[in-house]
Amino acid sequence: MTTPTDTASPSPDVAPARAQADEAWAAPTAGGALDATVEVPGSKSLTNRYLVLAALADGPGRLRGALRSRDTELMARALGALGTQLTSAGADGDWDVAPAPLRGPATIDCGLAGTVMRFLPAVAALATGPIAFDGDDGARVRPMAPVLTALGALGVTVTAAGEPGRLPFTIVGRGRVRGGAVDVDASGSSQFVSGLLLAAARFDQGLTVRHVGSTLPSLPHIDMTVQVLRDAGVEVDDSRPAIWRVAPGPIAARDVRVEPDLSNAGPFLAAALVAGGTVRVPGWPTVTTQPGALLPAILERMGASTRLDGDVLAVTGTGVVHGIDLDLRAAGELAPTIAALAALADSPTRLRGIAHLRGHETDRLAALAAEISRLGGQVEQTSDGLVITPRSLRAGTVRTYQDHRMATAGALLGLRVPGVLVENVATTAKTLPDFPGLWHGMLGALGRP
Ligand SMILES: O=C(O)C1=C[C@@H](OP(=O)(O)O)[C@@H](O)[C@H](O)C1
Ligand SMILES: C=C(OP(=O)(O)O)C(=O)O
Repeated sequence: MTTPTDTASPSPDVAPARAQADEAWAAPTAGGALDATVEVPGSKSLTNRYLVLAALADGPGRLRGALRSRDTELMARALGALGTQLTSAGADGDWDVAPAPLRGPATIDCGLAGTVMRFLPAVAALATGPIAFDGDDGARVRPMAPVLTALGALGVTVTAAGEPGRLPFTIVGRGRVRGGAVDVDASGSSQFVSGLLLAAARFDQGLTVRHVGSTLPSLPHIDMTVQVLRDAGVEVDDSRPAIWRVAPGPIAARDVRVEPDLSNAGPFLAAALVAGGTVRVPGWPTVTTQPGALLPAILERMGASTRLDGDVLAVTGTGVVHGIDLDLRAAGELAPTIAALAALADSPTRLRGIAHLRGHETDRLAALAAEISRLGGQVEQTSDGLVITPRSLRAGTVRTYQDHRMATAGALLGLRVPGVLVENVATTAKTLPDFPGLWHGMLGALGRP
């Protein structure tokens, strides 16, 4: 069956998941060692890159096994509002994408999705007409200025509708962007670089982006951008550190299969350390740019043994978790999972290199410190991370701040600590369509309310 993506009216898929006190989810404790296989849906980061490239491509393309979650539905809806035709096909999350001339006027709801708010301004600049961007309340405080300043320097008209350098704003597209070269401070988010590179092949002169900030987070995500561009026939030179050159030229239409989301696999794999036993994730790629590829090595340092059998990653734990001293600069989106594990460990943990998490879905350093402390843990915020000293934890409600990874971190704590409630677990729909179902499925008969 093929159904057109409805771009006209908001659907429950893209509405923010609202917190209500009576909705708190009772995180199940694990009543024994796990023995589970968890099918993790497609990667958010790859799905949203492939969608953007498909909309800018030289013909119709297909995404197979795409993630269908709030962030990716928002991306699809936004591209649809700009004129791209998206149809969903089959039961496997496939999307057929037919590019069309990009045009405004249009309104783009970014929700809380960094990939939508940072990847689409450069695409909007290639459209004709005014494109108004806005998002959730929480999105209005996420950093945007480096992308908007860079576009301004390239001659694109950006009009602030609120505080400059934040959502909401309007891009007045002229149907083309000159391109050339631009400096960007991406110390707040790698997405500032990715968002410029993804559209750059369609700029008249292509684009050279030079990162000028003190630190560069999430380099694997920039490598992912470079890789998907190259896979689509775009010439990218990344031979100099922190400089990327995208040559002007066509973006090839493709039929691609999306890898499972390895970062979303994190809480499930980590559950094996907390509860003991084995959790397997099929579809684990041997070669990938996803930062979640770092998980097996990290989990081993924290006490797991891991094994890749074909494409099935198996993580086995004993229930004993060790603390770790870890620079997570390359993979900040793993931090909530690692922090939850750390709170259950037998020795202290120091997480470094993740100051930019203060601009994620919420200030994740503050949120993790507050919520682990609320359960009786000891967490100190540092200038670029957290120091977590394990303490005996008690029942309580984990607040989630509209942050999907705070909710999955709460679930992980609840595996060990009886009486943990997770506020607004529905917020996990940002990147996982049915987190509670998958979690209960993993536990099976071992899950105790
Ligand atoms: O490009 C991407 O798909 C992402 C880049 C990273 O952003 P930051 O560099 O802001 O951490 C990551 O945390 C986010 O979940 C997804
Ligand atoms: C930081 C994240 O998301 P976003 O793409 O909205 O930045 C995340 O998923 O951890």
